[in-house]
Amino acid sequence: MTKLQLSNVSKRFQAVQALKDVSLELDAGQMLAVLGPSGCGKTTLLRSIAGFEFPDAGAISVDGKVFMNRRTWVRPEKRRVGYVPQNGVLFPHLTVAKNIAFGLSRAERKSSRVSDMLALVGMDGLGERMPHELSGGQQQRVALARALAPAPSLVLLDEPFSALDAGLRAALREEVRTTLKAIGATAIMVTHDQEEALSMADRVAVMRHGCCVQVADPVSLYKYPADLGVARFVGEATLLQAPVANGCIDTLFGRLKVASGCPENCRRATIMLRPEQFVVGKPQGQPVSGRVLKTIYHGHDALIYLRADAPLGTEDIRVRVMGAPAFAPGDRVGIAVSGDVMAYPQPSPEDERAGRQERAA
Ligand SMILES: Nc1ncnc2c1ncn2[C@@H]1O[C@H](COP(=O)(O)OP(=O)(O)OP(=O)(O)O)[C@@H](O)[C@H]1O
Repeated sequence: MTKLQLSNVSKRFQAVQALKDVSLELDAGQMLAVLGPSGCGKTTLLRSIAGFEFPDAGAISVDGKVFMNRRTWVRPEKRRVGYVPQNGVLFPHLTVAKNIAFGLSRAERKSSRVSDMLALVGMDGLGERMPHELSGGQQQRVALARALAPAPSLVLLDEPFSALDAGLRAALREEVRTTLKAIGATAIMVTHDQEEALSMADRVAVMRHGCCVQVADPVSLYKYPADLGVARFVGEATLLQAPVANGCIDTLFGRLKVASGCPENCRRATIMLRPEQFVVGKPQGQPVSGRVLKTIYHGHDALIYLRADAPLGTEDIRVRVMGAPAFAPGDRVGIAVSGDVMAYPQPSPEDERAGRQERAA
């Protein structure tokens, strides 16, 4: 069932077009991550859904109930939307329990709701603490509990983990995801961290200059980005220039098939390869040979930077391998490619000029 529907929502602040014709749909119980660079309109989108911003145009409805359109405007407090602003922000003069009880009716305060919420976010017994007596992660959990306490129909989280260190961030991500799934909440989370978006969400919306440029499940978004900007934003990408003919490109790696949906024929195309698509081994018998420039170890995997001996019409190649890299800088290796590749027509100089003018506007 469609939970949230946005149609052509636009919002301008003086000269800045913060949202431009944003359309989105989200099913009940799903989590949508809104991903994009700073200033692309993520918070404005969330605030528009919560009712803290008044869009200039478009329509927003939840569970089929119109929140806003040309004729209707539902006040924020009537929307039953739980909002966790950036960095949580608790009321500093209230205990944890009173923070959580803040938006509840008198009857709800007398019920077990507050202690249920404390248990839900793993903070049993800490209701009488003051916010300054909590760690950053605990404060975020209380902010989440406060947003969930009135049983909202939709939960909005604005960069909920941005103030936390890497370890706590990873742990809390998992806890929040589990908590939201446990109560079947529909949620939207703003982030500018692609790993966070891909690992937590059922669907990801990528925004750029106020526009929603792609909405997809994490796997499709990573494998089949709508354009080169999205490709580079959601992960490492190696690019080559090559013509596409009959759905294939001929490269030093051999004949590669372009993914479905890409142009079958295109004289000037940019080909995008993910680090997982390269296979590195001994130089013998491989279509392309090269030299290891450097390796970056991430614990669970590693990135190897390679330079091919023959010019490939590309920058240095980045290859992802599981665990520690078996190669060191200076080693000679063979490089092959597996799987379909994405091909994007290169914009003509006129297209690029038009794009620049549109962004400036
Ligand atoms: N109240 C406001 N008045 C004027 N301009 C605003 C206002 N709120 C947002 N903007 C502008 O609208 C654009 C989108 O802002 P928004 O906060 O939605 O971006 P964001 O993607 O959430 O950024 P960040 O990741 O840095 O939080 C920015 O250019 C911002 O400066």
